[in-house]
Amino acid sequence: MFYEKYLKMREKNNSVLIVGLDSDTNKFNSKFSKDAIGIFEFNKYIIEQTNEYVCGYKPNIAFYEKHGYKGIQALEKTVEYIKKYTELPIIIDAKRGDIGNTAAAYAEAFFKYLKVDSITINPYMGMETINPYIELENSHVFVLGLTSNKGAKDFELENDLYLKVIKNVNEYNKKFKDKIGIVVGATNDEHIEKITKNSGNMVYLIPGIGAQGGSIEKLFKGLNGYKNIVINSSRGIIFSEDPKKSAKELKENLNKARGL
Ligand SMILES: O=c1ccn([C@@H]2O[C@H](COP(=O)(O)O)[C@@H](O)[C@H]2O)c(=O)[nH]1
Repeated sequence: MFYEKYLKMREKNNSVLIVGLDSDTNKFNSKFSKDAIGIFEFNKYIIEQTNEYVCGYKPNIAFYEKHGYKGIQALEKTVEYIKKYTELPIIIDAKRGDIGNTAAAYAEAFFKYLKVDSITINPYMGMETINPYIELENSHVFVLGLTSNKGAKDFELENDLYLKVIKNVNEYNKKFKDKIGIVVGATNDEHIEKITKNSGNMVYLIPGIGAQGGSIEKLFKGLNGYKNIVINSSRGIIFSEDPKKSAKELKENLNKARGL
């Protein structure tokens, strides 16, 4: 179960950092081939360098699907590797969202075949599209709440739509016992305090720190002591000169902000 695994690894590694395996071959240096084989070798290197500083990994499926079936094989091998050598939870950033039977097929792909711990989903088509995921055993989803991109203002912020989503999802989470979390963009820090008042104890998956310019200080001001968080950084770590040093530094900066 994602929630238990997350709590365990947050404690064990004393970290709320999650590294995004957005393994874009265009950004690889000459040590790694720009194909599916290179993706797995790159991920292995990043996992070896960073696993003691994180509470999980988040591969974004786009960077694997882009390479066709071989890319998916690289994702499978990455998932196997993380599971074999660590106890860290794996969230696939897939942003799925569809009617019941289609959602059920996606759910099987991620939780029965790939056997990951959580995936991201898009709630635009309504609450019933969430059911096929959370009805499965050992499943968990992060529902897009208030995203980190500029476009969040187009629909999500309009009439506080994001809050409506978060309130509904929180009711579901109570019924489905911690199988749901929400995505909350660090770049939208001015709305975070309001979110904490409507989200129960759901885990927040927080992207937007690092490459997207979100501020750790403003984020934690908004969080105002809220503890169930995982903070993602992808490009800022995996494509830095020294991923181990970057992960360690970010973990320590986040811990300072957590008051540890
Ligand atoms: O609101 C959202 C939801 C998801 N993402 C994803 O998170 C990472 C961010 O990568 P960085 O390199 O740290 O910017 C990426 O996979 C996005 O698709 C997001 O940024 N915002």
